[in-house]
Amino acid sequence: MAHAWGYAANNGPDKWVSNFPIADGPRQSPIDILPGGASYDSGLKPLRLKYDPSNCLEILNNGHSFQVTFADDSDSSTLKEGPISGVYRLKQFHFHWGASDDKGSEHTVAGTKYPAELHLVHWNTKYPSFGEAASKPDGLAVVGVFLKIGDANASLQKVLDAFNDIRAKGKQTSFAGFDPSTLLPGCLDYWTYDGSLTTPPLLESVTWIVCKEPISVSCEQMAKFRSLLFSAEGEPECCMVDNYRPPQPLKGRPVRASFQ
Ligand SMILES: Clc1ccc(Cc2nnn[n-]2)cc1
Ligand SMILES: [Zn+2]
Repeated sequence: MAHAWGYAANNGPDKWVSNFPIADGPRQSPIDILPGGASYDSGLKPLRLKYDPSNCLEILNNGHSFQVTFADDSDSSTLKEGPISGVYRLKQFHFHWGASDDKGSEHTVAGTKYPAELHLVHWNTKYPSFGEAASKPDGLAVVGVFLKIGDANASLQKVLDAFNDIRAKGKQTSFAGFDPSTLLPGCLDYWTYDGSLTTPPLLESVTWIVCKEPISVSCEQMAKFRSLLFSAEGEPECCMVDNYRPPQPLKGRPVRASFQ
């Protein structure tokens, strides 16, 4: 594949295996979550999330999604407990979404697709850096939150209001003082399983924590997501939509539920 990976017919998820053979690996993500197939584990602890808004640095269009990046040089924005051991630091959050409201999430629930999915990416501080952690089987923990069409989301709107400065690939702007816990659902019941990054390099280093309860997003807010571009300034404009990988084979992995 001469050109970089993407989500188009010529470089999308079905093509990634040629440059990233782990795409056919034993613990790939996302998956279709079957609530009836998940086993309740009373040993699973509640998620312990503590985020410091002063760690929020910038917002960036990376050509695949947009991400909000956090200072991760201290334990001030962390994920603890839940299915993990130790302390994981928040590195960034980003989203995946569709061209229309009937698709866009990466994980699905008994085949149901949501219009978008939020990913909060954390790395295990037993390793010296995100880069080191990303290559370890217990290196990363990603909290996934589904977005469902409903009322406008005031917290999400703060993120969308920055989009005019990052419309094209490679654009970034400062983004300070945002508290990502305002993007979490009221109930933090979750499913958890061992998986991978959902974009190349598709590393099998992610403990997935997918919240059962979605957060709301309005149709107008979804239209704002779709106003971003995959393309850089000066290139033919290509709308940033359908930046999601479809569900991958479970290959016998257990999916546990923190709730009954
Ligand atoms: Cl650092 C990084 C690399 C890949 C992705 C893509 C992704 N993997 N799992 N969910 N999203 C997110 C952050
Ligand atoms: Zn993601």
